[in-house]
Amino acid sequence: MQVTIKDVQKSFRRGETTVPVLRGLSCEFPSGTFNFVVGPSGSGKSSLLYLIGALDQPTSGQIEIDGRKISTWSETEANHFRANQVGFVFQSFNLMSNLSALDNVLVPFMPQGLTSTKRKEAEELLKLVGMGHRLTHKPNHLSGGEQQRVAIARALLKKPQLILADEPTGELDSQTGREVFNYLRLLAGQNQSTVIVVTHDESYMQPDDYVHRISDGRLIETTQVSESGQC
Ligand SMILES: Nc1ncnc2c1ncn2[C@@H]1O[C@H](COP(=O)(O)OP(=O)(O)OP(=O)(O)O)[C@@H](O)[C@H]1O
Repeated sequence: MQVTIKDVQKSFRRGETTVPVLRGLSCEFPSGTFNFVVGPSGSGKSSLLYLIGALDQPTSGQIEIDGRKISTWSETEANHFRANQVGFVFQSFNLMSNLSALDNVLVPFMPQGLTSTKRKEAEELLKLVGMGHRLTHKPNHLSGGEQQRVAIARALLKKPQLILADEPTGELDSQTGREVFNYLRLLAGQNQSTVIVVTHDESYMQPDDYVHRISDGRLIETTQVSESGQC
């Protein structure tokens, strides 16, 4: 899934004033690539992710998914996109405390009724992220890294063509963070998903990843990580 951002502006109202956050940002996320969005705090990274996920709308400019403008979608199309094509992985894992790890992964599929195939797939995904021995544990009996792995499995069960991750390792130590990224890459690779990660930590980057630097709501540069790990 290809994501194209064209001259996007986004402002928020704060009391009487309008605060510009994205100021004419243009950017390209090619299909099947692993992308990082980096930049100073407050530069608009999370706001950009919300717009790409059709969770919010730009003040002006266009966001295109596979060449189709989000702004022209009906509410039904936007809902379908969010529910079936995007996997959201955010810093707060948003797990339901009264449900087991397995049921948390299955939550997005509960409205349409669970099939035994889906249950099996959810189990397989949890095994793949090293959580096969924790299927029946509730979130408060899991570590932060384990909870994030459940959140990744939940996001990936629908085999999303697009994965949006906002500081997915923000609350994890570096070793656990590395494992979380390994699983994210493994699962994204299986579906050839386009991945867009907002992070402050550049140590998770690998050769061929794209790095988009934004500052003051604009794209400063896009680079590709070289074999030696340099941007
Ligand atoms: N819903 C909102 N209403 C008002 N202001 C908002 C809203 N969402 C974001 N902002 C403001 O927009 C600016 C950019 O926020 P954003 O979270 O996109 O930045 P960021 O680059 O992700 O920052 P950080 O790295 O600290 O998470 C901030 O000043 C924030 O307060």
